[in-house]
Amino acid sequence: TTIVGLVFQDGVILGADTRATEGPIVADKNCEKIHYMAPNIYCCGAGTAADTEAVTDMVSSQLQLHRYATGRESRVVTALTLLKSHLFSYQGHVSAALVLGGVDITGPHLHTVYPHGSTDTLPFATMGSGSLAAMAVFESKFREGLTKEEGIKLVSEAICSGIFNDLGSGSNVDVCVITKGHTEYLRNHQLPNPRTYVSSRGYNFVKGHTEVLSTKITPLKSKVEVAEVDAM
Ligand SMILES: C#CCCCC(=O)N[C@@H](Cc1ccccc1)C(=O)N[C@@H](CC(C)C)B(O)O
Repeated sequence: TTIVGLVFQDGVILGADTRATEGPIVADKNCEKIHYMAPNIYCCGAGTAADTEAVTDMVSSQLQLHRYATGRESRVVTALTLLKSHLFSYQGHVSAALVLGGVDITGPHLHTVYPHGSTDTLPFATMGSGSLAAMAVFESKFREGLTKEEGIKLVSEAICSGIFNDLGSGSNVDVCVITKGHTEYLRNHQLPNPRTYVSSRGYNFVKGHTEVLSTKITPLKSKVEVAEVDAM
């Protein structure tokens, strides 16, 4: 997995590849790794698929109940605290490595959460087996105050770095743009690895595709000629 996040001038942008593996096997070529937590909060997950799915679903439900109780928008720090305390209590046995991002009344927030429950607050972050490939892109190209278009482009480039350089990552690019009052989930924002098909009639090269260097045509033997040869 390659999952990333960055803070840009209007909020937070998250990104993820779409490959799920089982050892050397690609178990899912187009899975979703950016999870809904709240209308203004999303979370990317790397590690054991079942664990990332279960822990984000659980905290998403807890945030919904908390919104009913308070009548207020969820805060990113609330999601962060619920996630880290759960993971810490399981001493790293829940293999969920997360990039949590969102915008609330206190502004934009981006965090990483590790399986053991430690967390970091950062302007840009990467996690998963492709995180080093992605971080190379951020360390060389990130700057504060990126526009939405620049941010989406940089997130896509970082995810593509993982897709093309890490075998644990592949297929497509999912992106999620979170701003104050508006969230855009761009499922399959980029499809850089389309499946190509050989037509059912086999290869069909266009005329002239292969240069003819020389031609040798030997005429068919006439019946008389064949009779003479047989008589020899
Ligand atoms: C679908 C399906 C089966 C998924 C199995 C499954 O969790 N694969 C894991 C790798 C792994 C981990 C622990 C045990 C075995 C295999 C995986 O692909 N993780 C990616 C993220 C998740 C959310 C898709 B990524 O971190 O590479």
